[in-house]
Amino acid sequence: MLLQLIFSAIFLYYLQRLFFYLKGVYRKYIFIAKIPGPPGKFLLGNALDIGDTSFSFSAALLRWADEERAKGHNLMRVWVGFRPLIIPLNGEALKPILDSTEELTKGDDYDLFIPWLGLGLLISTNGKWKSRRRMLTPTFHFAMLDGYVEKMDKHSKILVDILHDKTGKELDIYPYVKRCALDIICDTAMGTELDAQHDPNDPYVLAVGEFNQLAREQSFVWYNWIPGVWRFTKRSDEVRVLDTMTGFTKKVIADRISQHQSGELNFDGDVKGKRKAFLDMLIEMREANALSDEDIREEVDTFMFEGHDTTSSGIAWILWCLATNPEVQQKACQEVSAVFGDSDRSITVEDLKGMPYLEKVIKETLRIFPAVPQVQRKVLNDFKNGDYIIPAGTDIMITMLLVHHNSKAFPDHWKFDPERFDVDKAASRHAYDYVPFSAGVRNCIGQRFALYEEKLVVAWILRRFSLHTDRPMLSNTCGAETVLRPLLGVPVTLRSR
Ligand code: HEM
Repeated sequence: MLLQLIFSAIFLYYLQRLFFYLKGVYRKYIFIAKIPGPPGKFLLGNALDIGDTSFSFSAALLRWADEERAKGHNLMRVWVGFRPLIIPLNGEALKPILDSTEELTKGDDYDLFIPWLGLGLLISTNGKWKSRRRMLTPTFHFAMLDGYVEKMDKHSKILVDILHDKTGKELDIYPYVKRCALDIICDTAMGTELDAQHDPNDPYVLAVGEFNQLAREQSFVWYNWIPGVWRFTKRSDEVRVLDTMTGFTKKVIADRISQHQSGELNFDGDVKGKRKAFLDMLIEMREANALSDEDIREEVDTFMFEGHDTTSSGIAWILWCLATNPEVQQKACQEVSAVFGDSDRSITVEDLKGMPYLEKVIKETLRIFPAVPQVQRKVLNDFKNGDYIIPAGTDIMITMLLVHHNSKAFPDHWKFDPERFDVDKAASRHAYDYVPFSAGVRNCIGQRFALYEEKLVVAWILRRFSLHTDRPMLSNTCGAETVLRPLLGVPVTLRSR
């Protein structure tokens, strides 16, 4: 009898939990069903149209966004199986989301990066994020950028010297740019010369490439979503790659700390001709007990990750747009020649504050092909957006790729037209119609660094080479992964100037 009572109580308890769970699901479904979006299939939602590559995913999203905007909608809903994604389609719908500081947190997809980046600036939330952001903002101050630019210049010169032997035949320039960006971030973030450009088989360089490949498989290959599959098939590779990456940064940090302690490195007034790296500032914060060794590791790895994949995708797309738009390339090249002539001198911060046409080329590239194509937020409390309620627990996918292809803000939106960024034209758009670096409190802390790096590397390439291809710009379709990937890479022929 007692046993019967216990079983009945347990049964009722679970029945009640199931009831509340289903009630929550039903409530969520009712709100989401009101949000417009492409019709889905039973159980699968829109998964079949999305396909299993980032390229089919991006193509489907772009098509649906055009259809929904044509019906006058600002917000769209897509079902990936049982998982609804809510997607703002223009600046007006995006603004309340990016400006919110209370109702939203980072989405579930960031969890993929926690084993590598820990709860560093990109992933942390609330109080931890606020204090870290305050602490790290000065590391991107103008005075620091001067030192970073010297390092960018050094590694860009190496890039153009390497490319000098590759002229006259088609090559995919993307991997070269990527290794240059990796050398730049390693030197600026950690004060360490990785020299990936001369040693592409360095274990750290290979591990970064392998991690990106694993992240792609985990996100886009559907059977990896089945609980347990990843753990049994790929987890050991992931652990090996993570060990290589974090092992490398831990060693660099430990060496640098001991150099600080022994007095070998002393940056008061830039002694010994050395420039402070990002890591040196973190070590100074450690000395003031503001950061632990693991805190430093998280932030260094966050900057290593955020600071090279993004800029290399950005530069790759700029080079592609220049090669496929020769008249734009010629104008940019004339501007660069007017600044540097035939000299081989270094590029300085002062130079980077100029070259306004090249800047517009960079902005237009980041519009058509945003290097970070999407970010994610999770709704903590029901969130009103226009006429709709986005229920608590739902993921919002902020897709720069879609927002930037809104023909109301950018007529003829697939046309490459740097003049769109003339000051008077930009002023007539909604401020959030163009958000390559996101906006609001959680915008990109490294955006000035990124724009300097992109301008500097591209200026060096234009000083030395012209870029050619017979293919049209849009033959290279884009895949929205962690960064925006060109299907064909960047296949161009370089000719020496
Ligand atoms: C073209 C290059 C870049 C683009 C397009 C870009 C874009 C973005 C975007 C869209 C975000 C918001 C992420 C989110 O909300 O989840 C972000 C955040 C961030 N970016 Fe960048 N980024 C670039 C380069 C860089 C560089 C060079 C660095 C560092 C050196 C950097 C460091 C960061 C960090 C640490 C965050 C997190 C900021 C926070 O949450 O407070 N980024 N970036």
